[in-house]
Amino acid sequence: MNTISINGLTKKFGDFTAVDDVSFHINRGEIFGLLGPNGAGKTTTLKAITTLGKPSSGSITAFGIDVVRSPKQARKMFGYVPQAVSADGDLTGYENLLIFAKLFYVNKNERDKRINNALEYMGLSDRSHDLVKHYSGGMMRRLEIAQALVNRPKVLFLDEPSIGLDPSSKRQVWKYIKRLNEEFGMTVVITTHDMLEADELCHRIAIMNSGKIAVIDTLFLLKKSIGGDIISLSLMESALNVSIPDDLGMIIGNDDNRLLISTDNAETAIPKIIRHFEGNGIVVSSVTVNKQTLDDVFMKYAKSSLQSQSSMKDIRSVRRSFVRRGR
Ligand SMILES: Nc1ncnc2c1ncn2[C@@H]1O[C@H](COP(=O)(O)OP(=O)(O)OP(=O)(O)O)[C@@H](O)[C@H]1O
Repeated sequence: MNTISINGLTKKFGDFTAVDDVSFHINRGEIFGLLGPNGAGKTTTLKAITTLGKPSSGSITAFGIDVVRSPKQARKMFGYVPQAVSADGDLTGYENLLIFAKLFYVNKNERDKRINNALEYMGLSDRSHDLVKHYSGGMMRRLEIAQALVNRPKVLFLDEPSIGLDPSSKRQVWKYIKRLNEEFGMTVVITTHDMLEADELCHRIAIMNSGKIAVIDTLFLLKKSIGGDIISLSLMESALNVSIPDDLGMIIGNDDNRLLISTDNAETAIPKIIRHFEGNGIVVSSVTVNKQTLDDVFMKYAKSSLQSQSSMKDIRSVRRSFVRRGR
């Protein structure tokens, strides 16, 4: 079932069209990723959906509510974690959440319970009365997610959830995001430049480019769309005249005793292919696999140098965090 439907969304800044007639939907209970190079229109799209930016045209509905016409009602269902650090370093974790609880008009009698639940859920209870400027980057990110949870949102939006974090803090943040989705069935929408993050978290992704959606699908089908996995086999005899059943894949090259097979899923195909050759008295001496990655998908659809953009953004984000934390 659709949680959010976006139809013909367009956002112009003066003469410039940042988001150009975009239509897609987000399913209930999925983790949906918006990917794309810098300036593709991801944040602008996210801001329009979360009522933080008014569309120039188009419609957005969430659980049947018109987001553009009834932003207050829509906001009650959403939690939003922005890209830049938003927590106040000179307040404690608890105090930061209290501000959010007040902003979201959480009933006075409910506030303490909701704040403590959110802090506990994000693994921050034991540091809740420490000043946030003493938190690590990963803790700060988890606090910001906790802030968004005070609202008990149906949909959680995260703009680049793990940017600037070290690999182990990233994995921790991912673990909490997955738990929210799996334990509460919370719908999660993220924007990211991190292909590993998208691969790890997302059920479906949309790749944006120049304000348009270049492609949208499940990770599995997107990887399949660019050609699937390639299995390379070395045989103990000539590979020139061998064949395999169609359901195991397609032979795309043979060279003396080396065979190249294209298949949807190498992990499940390899044992069957080996059994097939063994059954025909052909010995397989080695197997290597070249799996299609989300990077390959991104490069095909976004046609952009991901590496350089992502490192530039990391530098910007770390600099922002330092300024914000006053170190
Ligand atoms: N308030 C604004 N005024 C003018 N132009 C804007 C404004 N906000 C965004 N833009 C432009 O709209 C385009 C899309 O920006 P947006 O931030 O949505 O891209 P993005 O895909 O989120 O990029 P990034 O990955 O760098 O965050 C960019 O060219 C940006 O410069």
